[in-house]
Amino acid sequence: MVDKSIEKTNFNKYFVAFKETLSKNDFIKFKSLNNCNDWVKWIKNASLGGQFPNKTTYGKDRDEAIDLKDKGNLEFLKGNKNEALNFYNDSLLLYPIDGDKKEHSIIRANRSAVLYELNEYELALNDIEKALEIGYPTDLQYKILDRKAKCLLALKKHQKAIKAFRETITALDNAKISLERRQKWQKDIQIMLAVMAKNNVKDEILPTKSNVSKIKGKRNAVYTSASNLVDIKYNENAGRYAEASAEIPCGEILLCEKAYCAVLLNENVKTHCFQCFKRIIAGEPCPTCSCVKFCSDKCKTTALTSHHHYECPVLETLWSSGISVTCLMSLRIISQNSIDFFLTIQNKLKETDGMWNEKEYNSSNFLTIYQLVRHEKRRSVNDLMQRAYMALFLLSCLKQAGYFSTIVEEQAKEEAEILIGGLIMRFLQILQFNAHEISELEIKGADLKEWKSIFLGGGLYPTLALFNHSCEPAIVRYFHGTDIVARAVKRIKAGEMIAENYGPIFTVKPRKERQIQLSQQYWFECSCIPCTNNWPMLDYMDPNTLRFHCDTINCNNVLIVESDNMNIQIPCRVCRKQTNIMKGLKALQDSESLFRLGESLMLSGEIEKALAKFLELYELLVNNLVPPFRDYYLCQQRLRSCFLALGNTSISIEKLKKIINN
Ligand SMILES: C[S@@+](CC[C@H](N)C(=O)[O-])C[C@H]1O[C@@H](n2cnc3c(N)ncnc32)[C@H](O)[C@@H]1O
Repeated sequence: MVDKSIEKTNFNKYFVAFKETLSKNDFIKFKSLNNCNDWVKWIKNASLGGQFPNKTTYGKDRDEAIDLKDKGNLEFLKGNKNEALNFYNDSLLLYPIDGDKKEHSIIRANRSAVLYELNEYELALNDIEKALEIGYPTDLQYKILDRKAKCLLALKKHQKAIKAFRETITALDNAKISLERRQKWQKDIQIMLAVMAKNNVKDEILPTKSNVSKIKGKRNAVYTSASNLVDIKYNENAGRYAEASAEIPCGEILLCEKAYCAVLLNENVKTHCFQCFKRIIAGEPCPTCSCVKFCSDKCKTTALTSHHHYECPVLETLWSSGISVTCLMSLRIISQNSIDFFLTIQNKLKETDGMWNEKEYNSSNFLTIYQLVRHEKRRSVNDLMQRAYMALFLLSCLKQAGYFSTIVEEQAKEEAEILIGGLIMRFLQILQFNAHEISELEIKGADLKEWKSIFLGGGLYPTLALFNHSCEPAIVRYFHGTDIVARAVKRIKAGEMIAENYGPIFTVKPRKERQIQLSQQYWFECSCIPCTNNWPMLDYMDPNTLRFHCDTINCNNVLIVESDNMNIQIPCRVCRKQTNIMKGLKALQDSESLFRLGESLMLSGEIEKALAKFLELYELLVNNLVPPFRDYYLCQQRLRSCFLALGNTSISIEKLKKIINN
């Protein structure tokens, strides 16, 4: 879960300065209020509307773009393909779309050349089409049409390639090259076409392997992002939480959910799509700002028609204020909906405040996320004031971006601003407890210790936000873009809580630290089994003891056996019967080799096969021994790495295989 609170941001200094202007009476007045709209209204008046730093978002710069293109050309000539690509990418980001089309098309065409060299044929084709669309010079078109044909050939789209070769022959008529060169080029293409005709080449459909995780069985009838193995329950102490409706095997996919909103961290905007978080090789720039790019036209259009047209003019103001991703998410929840939408639902919001209606549950519905837990009654005056002040800042950004521009009448505008300010303040509370980190597995090479999960941005997942924590979590989260997948990392008994992982887990953090973190960040006292029984951390688990089940039915005692023990019959101190551990010992003989096999499969990029081995190992361990024990958690760690490798990764598994095989 995301853990950066407002207090830790640079923005806090403005709040501290504002607080110093307040009298004791002001605090008393603020405390006497009891809803977000009133708190924001009060702060707005007390701060005289709020004076916040305001930066102009970086726009386009033609000269700089041309300079970058030239640098790209130099690198390309030197054979530095990746460097050239970076320059062309930056150049396109900076180039004004209303600038000289010819120059623009040349940057696209040059990028297509480097993409072709990097075997990124689809991306190269996209740049070629765009270069042609925006007016690539007629006398040069033969070059990119020829490249287009070669890309299509590489993609085994032979019929289209033939068409593109023919177009190249025609385009050569306009080429400003010597007659001799033109004729030679045309002849080469004719030969190529003749060979293709002779061999009767047919289009091939290259396999596109979809590795997107899906729920296998039925879905929960209400919480449709979850499997029907998941029940959502409620109790006074723990609030809503997830529970297993039947026994869940380790590895089961329990939830696949779209983010209600997802915000990319600004440090990742150069490398990832601002909308879907996919890694970008050659992005589509925002037409207005030079801050963000997208993996495709589809993502660009979605972002622009949804939220980015409001965020684009104020991105620099937002980023330079240093506010956390949860603050940006509060803004996004507003900016991705129109002011008219909020004006229409405002009465419904008032009527349903605090009411959790399962019948109306819908993870893409604003009314659902509006009801997520926020512990407002337990908040201090300082906390509420800080959030109201932050809401005012975010509100000022929306105003600056023209969010309220459709409202003409002053009084109506004022009321709409307070409505939105109040909602932002509410989400600043909600996201403190409910936001998730969206991550990617950074694969650096063939050393598993170097595989790390890195933070790309924050997301809100309405159903997963209903899961409570245990320091021995039952699930692992991974992502396809911004879609989340939660998968069982242990066998979960029917009726057992399906525990989330809020960060501190018992294998790596001592109980005291976990309890402090959970109570400060999530405001509950953890009473999970590892906390209650003070389970040892992984490093303190004795590798020389085995924890066997007592065989007697209904005796839940654990038999602790030293690894050098010579007895096969182990007496139970509780039921006084003997358990023969021979069968268990025999079964466990294979565990070491299964672990090694799983690791070597992982390192050769065979993730699904590795996962199958670790699941086999998990079953073997859990059928014979009782956690907590070291091998069980080492196996879970590898299961986690396999799950993560099935989601967002810094390099594709195909690339990993190539790195390893070279
Ligand atoms: C993401 S929400 C989980 C769903 C929440 N229980 C609800 O009713 O919406 C996080 C909040 O759930 C509660 N919570 C989570 N884990 C808990 C646990 N193990 N015991 C008690 N409360 C817990 C805390 O109030 C925490 O702030």
